[in-house]
Amino acid sequence: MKPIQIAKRSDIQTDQLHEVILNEQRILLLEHENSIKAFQGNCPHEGTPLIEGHIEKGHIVCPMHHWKFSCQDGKHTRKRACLKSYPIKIEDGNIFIDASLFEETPETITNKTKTLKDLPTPKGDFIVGHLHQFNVENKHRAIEKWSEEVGNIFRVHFVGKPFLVSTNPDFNKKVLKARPEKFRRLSKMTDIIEEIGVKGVFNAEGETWKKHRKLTSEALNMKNVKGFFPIISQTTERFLNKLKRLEATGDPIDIQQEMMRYTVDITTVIAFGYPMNTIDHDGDVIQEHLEKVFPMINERITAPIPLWRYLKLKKDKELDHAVAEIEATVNHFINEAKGRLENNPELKENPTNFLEALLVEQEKDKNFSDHAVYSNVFSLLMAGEDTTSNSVSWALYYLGQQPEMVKKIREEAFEIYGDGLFPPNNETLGKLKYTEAVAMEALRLKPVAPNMFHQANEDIEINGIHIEKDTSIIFQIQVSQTDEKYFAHGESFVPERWLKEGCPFSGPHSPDIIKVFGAGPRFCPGKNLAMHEMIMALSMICKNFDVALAVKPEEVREVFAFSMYPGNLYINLKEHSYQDTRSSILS
Ligand code: HEM
Ligand code: FES
Repeated sequence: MKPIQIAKRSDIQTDQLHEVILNEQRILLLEHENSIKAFQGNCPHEGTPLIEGHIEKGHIVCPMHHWKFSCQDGKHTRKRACLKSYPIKIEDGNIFIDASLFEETPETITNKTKTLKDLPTPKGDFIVGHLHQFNVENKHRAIEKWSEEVGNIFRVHFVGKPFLVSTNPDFNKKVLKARPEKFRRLSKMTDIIEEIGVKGVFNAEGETWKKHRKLTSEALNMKNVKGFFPIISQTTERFLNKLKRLEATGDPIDIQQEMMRYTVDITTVIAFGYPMNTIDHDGDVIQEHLEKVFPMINERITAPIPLWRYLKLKKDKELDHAVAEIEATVNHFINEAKGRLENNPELKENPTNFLEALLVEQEKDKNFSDHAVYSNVFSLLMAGEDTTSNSVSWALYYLGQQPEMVKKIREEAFEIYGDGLFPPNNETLGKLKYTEAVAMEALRLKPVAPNMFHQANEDIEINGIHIEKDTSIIFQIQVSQTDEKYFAHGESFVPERWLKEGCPFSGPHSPDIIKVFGAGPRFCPGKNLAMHEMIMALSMICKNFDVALAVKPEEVREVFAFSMYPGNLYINLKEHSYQDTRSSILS
């Protein structure tokens, strides 16, 4: 244990916050009633860094929302404080803090720069390194295990190829925010996606990415997402009818598959203006092709040798076939949309879907190829489908074990939109705070994109680690999102922690740690849409049905296939009588 000096006592004035930066971390010092305290953290409410708080009656008050840390009884207080408090000691007029309390070791705090080679490494095989432990379906949990063994920033190698691995939220945030200049997505990953014929917003870099990103973000901005409500509503109604039909069979429901149909139907309307209606059609639907893509990308990312380039196995041929089918479908819609724009030039002023917007852009910018149009539509379909459906499925995994939570969602639905079968408009969606809290809690515990793959564009130092150009980086976000240090009872599903009132915990709550949608300039542009879909689906399902797991909880497993889904999740639905809810609310 090594104390490090952080300030001179004379620098601190009574009842004023004094800021010191230590190893790029902000520490706030406060002298109050003759004792000095050191704090660190973000506002628990919005994750706003606490920089300009002031003191009011002995409490630190957040400038944004007047949050009174450590106050237990004021009107705006909650029981918990998000700030970590550090013991300090004062000697000879200098203030010292215990270095071991920081995530980094005392060595890094004292600014000794490390290189990749200096980082600890978990036990591995001399030749293959850590590859055999990096099981295709369990990559995120392998990282968790290594992290428990050697700490939150370390190195591994896969048959000689080194990777820097981090579960450290501060490090991860800095990498995410330093894109696109300092870091890019891992080139091996972007090449693998390009190899299947796609170069769109997710795997483009530099200027090309900027152009694609602008179009994608505009297509998915809040104003447009609100405009998508009729699409979401019609799809929700068809989905409800489908669930009723499935319920009537009495068979357990493969809810992850059904949710995928829901999100595909919504995303295809947004992407190219046509409802694929996979909800009502079985058989050779686009969803079956889409779902072949992610698992194969996942497999290929860490394959030591690109075997598929020399010898196509059955699974490689299936992938080629799936991609060809998706391409044919998307190209069909591209041709249709081109025809529409030609016949109705006024559409060019107000394109009605993402594809039309891309084609309008193409007319303005001759460098914007047909291939770029196709790639971006493909990327949107891929990015918008699995992620959202898996997140809702995970929420249902928890709800299927907690009937009282289903009841709470139903009661909230009743209160906010009465007899309706599902939320009738955007405003209503915004009021379903408990349902939103359930969605957030599922995203926290089961982030469907738990691993992110990056690469340094240039030599750079982060948190005392010198990262050389081209260093490959993997980080895992599930470890910190479930860590007791950031979330009280971090492993438990407690939606109430997201509500202003009713949180049972007095421990930490740090929303800023949540990176399920990424962060920085490449932050998921589909977040608003995803949240709308999640709240809509969860509210509709719980309003109309009782939900119960049809398998034991431990039989449901996390399967990482680029996105992480609940394997073997089956649920039973039982249609709920409205009369029951009404009388239970009235009683
Ligand atoms: C719960 C659902 C979703 C989750 C958890 C999720 C998560 C993510 C994550 C982690 C990234 C990488 C972010 C980064 O690198 O910082 C991402 C990127 C992206 N997402 Fe989402 N996503 C979801 C839904 C959607 C939807 C519905 C759409 C669109 C229909 C979408 C479109 C995209 C696109 C286009 C990118 C690439 C952005 C870029 O590289 O600039 N996502 N998403
Ligand atoms: S930003 Fe301080 S309480 Fe919300």
